Amino acid sequence: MPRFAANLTMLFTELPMMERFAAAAAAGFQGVEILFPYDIAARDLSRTAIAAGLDFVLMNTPPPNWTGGARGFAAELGREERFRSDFDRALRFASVLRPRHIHIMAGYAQGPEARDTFARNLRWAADRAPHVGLTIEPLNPADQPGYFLADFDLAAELIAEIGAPNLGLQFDTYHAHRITGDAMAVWRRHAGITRHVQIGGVPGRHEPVGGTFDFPGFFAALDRSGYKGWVSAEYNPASLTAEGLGWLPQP
Ligand SMILES: O=C(O)C(=O)[C@@H](O)CO
Ligand SMILES: [Mg+2]
Repeated sequence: MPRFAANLTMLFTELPMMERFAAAAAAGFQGVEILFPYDIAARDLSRTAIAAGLDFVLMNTPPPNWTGGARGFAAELGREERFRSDFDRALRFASVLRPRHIHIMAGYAQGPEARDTFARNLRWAADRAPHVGLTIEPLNPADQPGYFLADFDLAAELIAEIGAPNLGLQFDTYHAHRITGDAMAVWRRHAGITRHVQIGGVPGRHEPVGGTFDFPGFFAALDRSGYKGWVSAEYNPASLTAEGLGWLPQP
């Protein structure tokens, strides 16, 4: 069975952020991720994760917080300086939090110039932080209109083209389903380059149960594929988080 992490930006939001760690550990998660941890001192987050016995699995490049700001700038021509200073800020956080991955967010741009800019910035970031795992994640255009990376094949093409050992795919069942209608087919096609998995129910983004996707079958497929990464629960709980955790296999 894979190792499961709780996305504390979306789960346990009934509690203040610092109390979500202990709640996640008590529920049986072994790790946590926070999309934009920049509002809180990295040292405090790190201490709290360690005290709860949790690994810190993933964070995103800025924007500064979940409620405000664009989802990154990496594909935006003319915003290279902003991208680079944001990335360095993420690295400063990461030097304390030690996440397994930093998700580099593409931002809002289209066309060949955006593709070139994204590739250039990814190459720069992979060279700048060769010991940090970096991911890119296609987001569905209904939720993120205009977001550059909305295509798994394009993500795979970029990862192959850049060829950096520390750059891989972030596969999210919810986005894969919304983009293609067949998340399992996306997984089969791109399992080999996937470094981080996020799960959310399809077609809604609630608990990973029922719906049109076989989650237990997917977890078994992850094991068969030799996937060694984390599986993070990234969804909007239908009611209180703890009440919807029947899907979470207990170690
Ligand atoms: O929306 C998602 O899915 C994510 O994983 C976020 O990192 C995007 O902001
Ligand atoms: Mg995701």
